[in-house]
Amino acid sequence: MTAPSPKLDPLNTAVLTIACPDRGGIVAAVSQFLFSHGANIIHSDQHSTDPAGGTFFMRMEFHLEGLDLAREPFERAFAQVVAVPFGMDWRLSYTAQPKRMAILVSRYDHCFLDLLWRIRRGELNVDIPLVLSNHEDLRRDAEMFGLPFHVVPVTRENKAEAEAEQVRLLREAGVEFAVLARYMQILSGDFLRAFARPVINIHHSFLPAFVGANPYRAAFARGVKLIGATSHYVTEELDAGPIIAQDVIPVTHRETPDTLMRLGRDVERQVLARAVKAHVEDRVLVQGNKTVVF
Ligand SMILES: Nc1nc2c(c(=O)[nH]1)N[C@@H](CN(C=O)c1ccc(C(=O)N[C@@H](CCC(=O)O)C(=O)O)cc1)CN2
Repeated sequence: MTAPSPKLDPLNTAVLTIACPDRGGIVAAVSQFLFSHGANIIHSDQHSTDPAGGTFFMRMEFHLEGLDLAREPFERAFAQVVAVPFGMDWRLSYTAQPKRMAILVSRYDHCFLDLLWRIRRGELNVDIPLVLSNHEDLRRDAEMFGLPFHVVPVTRENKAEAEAEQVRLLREAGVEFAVLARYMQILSGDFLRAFARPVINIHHSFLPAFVGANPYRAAFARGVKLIGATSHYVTEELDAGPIIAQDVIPVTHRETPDTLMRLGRDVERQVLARAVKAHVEDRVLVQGNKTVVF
């Protein structure tokens, strides 16, 4: 009669993500290394863009209970034994450390409140050190959830100074990534380079259709039979970053731009939440302007 395995804490896991030139033996080398150090693998996903010489992507989640090394020596050993020989770009994240996520908002509340509700329900393993906005409208909502709310007004004239203040607040708070929850200002390249961390946006159309600020009006004018939403990483080029999640819903000739906006709100919320969850769980790997989402 074997003793039952000790109850494993679902929060005591780590996620290893890897990208490297494809070749034989990668999965064997990684799993052998983890096994040899007492790690109990619970999820493993991999994708090769071209087994004949493309890029190999992998995501492995494992329990830490049986690990024979502390984190730093474990990571050093992995680098020496596996990562360097295989030329890996890799990252280890620990489920017990919630990612620090900032939310940027303007006046729309649906994506913002949806994220806060999901965090309250325990669906997203994040901490929110601050909310940034260019308007006062959502202050009470943020404070109802006990979140610091900073307003930095943005105009064409003060954009550089405003963005510098935004970056200062984000860096000071140790933010690891930011989410634009219908934040309606275009982030400059200077902002993105200074913040130098992932920014996730929700665009209210099924990209690449209808980029820009008013996609529902453009969709109405085009007479579309589907509207959608796209969540993507933000790049300097507007609405052109690597896509993380998308979805669509059917519409008919009876809709108006306003009813399209109302119908669109539900799909925007769901797509953004799906994208944020994938990012938080280290399921998204980026290659160029595309993603692999495990
Ligand atoms: N560098 C980027 N910044 C932003 C992106 C992006 O992809 N790259 N996405 C936008 C969100 N967005 C569409 O989804 C969007 C928001 C705002 C505008 C726009 O033209 N804004 C005007 C000001 C409008 C206002 O003051 O109400 C502007 O910035 O001049 C276009 C698209 C978020 N940022």
